[in-house]
Amino acid sequence: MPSPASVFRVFLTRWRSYKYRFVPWVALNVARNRRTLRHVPAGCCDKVIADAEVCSSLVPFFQHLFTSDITKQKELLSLLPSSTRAMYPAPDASHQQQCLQATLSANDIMYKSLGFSIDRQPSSLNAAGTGVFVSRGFVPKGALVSMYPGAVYQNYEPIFFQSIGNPFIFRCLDGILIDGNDKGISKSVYRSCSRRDQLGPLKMCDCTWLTSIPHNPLGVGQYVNNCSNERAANVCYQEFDVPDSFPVELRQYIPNVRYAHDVEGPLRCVVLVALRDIHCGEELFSNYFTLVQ
Ligand SMILES: C[S@@+](CC[C@H](N)C(=O)[O-])C[C@H]1O[C@@H](n2cnc3c(N)ncnc32)[C@H](O)[C@@H]1O
Repeated sequence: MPSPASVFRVFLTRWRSYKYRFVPWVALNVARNRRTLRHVPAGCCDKVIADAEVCSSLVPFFQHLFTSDITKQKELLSLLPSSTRAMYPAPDASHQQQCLQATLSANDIMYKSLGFSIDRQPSSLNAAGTGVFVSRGFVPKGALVSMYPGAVYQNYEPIFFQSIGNPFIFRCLDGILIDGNDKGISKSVYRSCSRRDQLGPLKMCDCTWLTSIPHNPLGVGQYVNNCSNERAANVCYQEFDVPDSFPVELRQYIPNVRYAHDVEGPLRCVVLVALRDIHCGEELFSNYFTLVQ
């Protein structure tokens, strides 16, 4: 019969090994969803697709968003090197072209560019609030399907007040936290950090995920619900550090900002990747439980 002290030690070791994605939810529900636990070997980077693939999905899609908004990007374009300007149509394109662009919503552009679009709708699960659905097209296995927006905190930065009653705090495998709450103090913090980092017309992140019509429609990953024993995960989270080479004019579509301005190194993002083909009308389910062994 093991002693209470050894039982406690085992419990403590296992608890510390949880790289819990959403703290309050995991604490309450881990026992009920034991079969859905995701096991990751210690030190493993837990990536389903390579960072280069993430970039090669994001960059052309963001270029489409940028091109469709080219008349509003005139001032920014004028500051860019001529080699970058040459990649986009002139802002004074014909009236006909501008009218065509104005009628396409960001979701239409997503559908044209990626072959699917996603939307927030009431979840198909009882009492699970809002969820994210494939609203048009088809998501092939391995495709980048969404992004987890929010302010990025290093594990030593203060997040106590933002975290009270907040189910949107995502924990990366290395302890970095992303606050994807679009309300209250979290919203104010995000807006204030984004204004701090803006250089004239050059925006370093997207703020519109805080509204009901995001400019980058991928930025709704914080609303993806957890899988269960009955509903298997069809997407998974993956950390992505934005490389220095990422085009500066496209940073305005990244739905993440650093909480502290003086943190060195690349900006942390989290993307959601399809684990299987996902069809139109299906709800996205991720796995909030990751056990690092
Ligand atoms: C990151 S949020 C997801 C968005 C949430 N559905 C909403 O409408 O705000 C996490 C919260 O969603 C709810 N949730 C997520 N998965 C669920 C599930 N499988 N069943 C019931 N509620 C769920 C829980 O309230 C959890 O704290």
